[in-house]
Amino acid sequence: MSNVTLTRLQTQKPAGDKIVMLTAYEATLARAACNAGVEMLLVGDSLGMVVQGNDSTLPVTVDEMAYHTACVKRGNLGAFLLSDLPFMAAASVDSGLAASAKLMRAGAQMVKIEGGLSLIPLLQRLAQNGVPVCVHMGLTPQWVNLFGGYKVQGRGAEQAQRLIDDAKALEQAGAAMLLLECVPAALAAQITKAVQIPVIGIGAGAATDGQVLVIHDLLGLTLRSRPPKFVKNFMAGRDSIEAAIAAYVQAVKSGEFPGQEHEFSA
Ligand SMILES: Nc1nc(=O)c2c([nH]1)NC[C@@H]1CN(c3ccc(C(=O)N[C@@H](CCC(=O)O)C(=O)O)cc3)CN21
Ligand SMILES: CC(C)C(=O)C(=O)O
Ligand SMILES: [Mg+2]
Repeated sequence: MSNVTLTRLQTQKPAGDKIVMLTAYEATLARAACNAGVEMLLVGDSLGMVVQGNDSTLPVTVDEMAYHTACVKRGNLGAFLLSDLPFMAAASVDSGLAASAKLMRAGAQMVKIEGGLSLIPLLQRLAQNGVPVCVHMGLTPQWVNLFGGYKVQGRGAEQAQRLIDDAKALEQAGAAMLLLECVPAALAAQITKAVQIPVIGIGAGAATDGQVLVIHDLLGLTLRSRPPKFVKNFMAGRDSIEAAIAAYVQAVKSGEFPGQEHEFSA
């Protein structure tokens, strides 16, 4: 299996030991990430932006996710592999099950799905069939057209309480992990305390059980004029991709990344 075992993921939060996750879309960089100490590889639908050059993740298909998952699987050396269900794949329980089956057959060990309470029926069916699920909450990029941009979520008491309640209910329904994107750091800390399952953060402050970044961001590569606030270029001052990824691993493990300059306030 993997260095990060499902047992560890499901039974306990890591004791002071932050989980380090990084996106991967192909074999060679997946191997570099493993060599640098990354514990979990995410085949993110962000590939629609950084690999395909779209301005959102919406064009990505299940077959494309399965193709990149298979590529990453071949380069993987013991990291825990999870893949995103792309836009609309979870629109019905049946389509969510079919898409998850494709990703798991391609090599994923867990699927990540954007959403909230409405995912519970799908979540339960997946768990009953041996598929661990990570629920991606907060800024869910597949909702960009409803949000009106990539904006911080969970600001204001009502929105914050709803995220806390949803996180607890999703844990209760069988979610194996949560991912919080672009929420105030204090809210992410509250949610992380409120559940037993691991919580991974991106733009969610330092208190979550682990961190994730898009590999291109870590390497200082961007198609946009300005990278998101939560991004740090770990390539700066280093002379290899592997050294940059290793610096990210080290910075997450030591608690040095993310810093206050990378987080959002309520
Ligand atoms: N390269 C890359 N990195 C990512 O982290 C990423 C992708 N692509 N594609 C899919 C989504 C889109 N993401 C994004 C994109 C932009 C912001 C952004 O610019 N956010 C503003 C916050 C605005 C506010 O204050 O509400 C920022 O200043 O960081 C955030 C997440 C995260 N994901
Ligand atoms: C940014 C992470 C969390 C993601 O969902 C992706 O890369 O698609
Ligand atoms: Mg994604």
